[in-house]
Amino acid sequence: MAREPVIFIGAGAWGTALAIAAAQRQPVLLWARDAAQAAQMQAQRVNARYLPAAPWPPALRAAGGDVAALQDALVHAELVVVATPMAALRPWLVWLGQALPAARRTHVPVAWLCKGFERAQTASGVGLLGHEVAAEVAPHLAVGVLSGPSFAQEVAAGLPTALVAASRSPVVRQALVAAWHGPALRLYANDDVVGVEVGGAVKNVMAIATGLCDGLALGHNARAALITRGLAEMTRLGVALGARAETFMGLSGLGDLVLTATGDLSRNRQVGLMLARGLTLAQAVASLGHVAEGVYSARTVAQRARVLGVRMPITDAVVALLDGTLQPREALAHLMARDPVAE
Ligand SMILES: NC(=O)c1ccc[n+]([C@@H]2O[C@H](COP(=O)([O-])OP(=O)(O)OC[C@H]3O[C@@H](n4cnc5c(N)ncnc54)[C@H](O)[C@@H]3O)[C@@H](O)[C@H]2O)c1
Ligand SMILES: O=P(O)(O)OC[C@H](O)CO
Repeated sequence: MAREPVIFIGAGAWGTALAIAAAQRQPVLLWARDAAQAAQMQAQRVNARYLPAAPWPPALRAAGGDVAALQDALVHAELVVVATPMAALRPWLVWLGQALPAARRTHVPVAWLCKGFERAQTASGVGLLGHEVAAEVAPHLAVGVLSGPSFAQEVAAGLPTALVAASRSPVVRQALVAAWHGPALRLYANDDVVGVEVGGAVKNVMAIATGLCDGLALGHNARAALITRGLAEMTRLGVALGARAETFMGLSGLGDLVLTATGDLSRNRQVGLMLARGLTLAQAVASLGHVAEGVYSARTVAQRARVLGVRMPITDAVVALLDGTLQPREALAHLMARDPVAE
């Protein structure tokens, strides 16, 4: 039986790209929930559905469908990466909290790649960030998050990329750095998990706004204004949630905001561009074939901001756009019509 020390749960674009990168130095198991997709990937040595241009190294193995087999593989795991959309993080953390062997549960690092807030579970409840979900459902796990400006296709092509490994545990930060840091991928450790997660979630909402702005051909001045004011919104929310302000000037804040708001590989930016062209939200989401987390996080970002008394007018405009209460041009006009405030 194979004994891979690194296990990825979820075989989309980003999980596959980072699994390929990790498999340059140690055996990696990429587990897909769809058994047929796993079998196809294993036979073809490529993820044809989610990352077709990236051939697999020999040390990467695919498996899927069977959770019992995944549980067996955990016996030898030294690092577990949850590579699903945010919506699936909670159930997987619940499962890992039980499924990891009892003797190893508190020290095998469990990291996630998701960038978002959960959708609120109830009308009155608030949606959570990944580390808040972990604290709620599996507080005994040793957890962390990978973030930073990184398109899967570029990482898979071996292009230079800098990531952030965030955790309150120095052991987890070190394990994440050791798994990937090398000539193509540079990893920076950060203990400000709140700041790193808020940056990763809010930049997706801002990328929808910037895509909309560019799709309506409103010009470079407007784009620069949205990015800058978006950074201000992100920082205000993060600081109110306990983050350090300087984290937002780093890779997981400004860095990822600039990449996602301006790079056409961004699925969130593409949602904004498509809405500007007159597609409905359902059409835009369906045509992507990949998750655009900003669509699901925007309402929660606005909700968390409201609870904390934080002003987030761009986020509010994106929520109104996604809800269909404002049309694209109205959403941007709404922003420009606000009363003057100090910068
Ligand atoms: N693609 C990127 O460049 C990139 C970069 C950095 C971060 N991220 C973040 O990583 C996360 C995943 O993004 P992606 O690009 O891989 O998405 P994707 O849409 O390409 O793939 C998502 C994958 O998750 C799987 N999945 C969904 N629910 C699942 C569940 N309950 N159990 C197991 N698998 C499940 C899907 O089958 C699919 O394979 C997102 O939160 C995204 O914001 C993506
Ligand atoms: O394609 P997006 O918009 O999900 O962005 C991907 C990454 O998060 C960019 O860092």
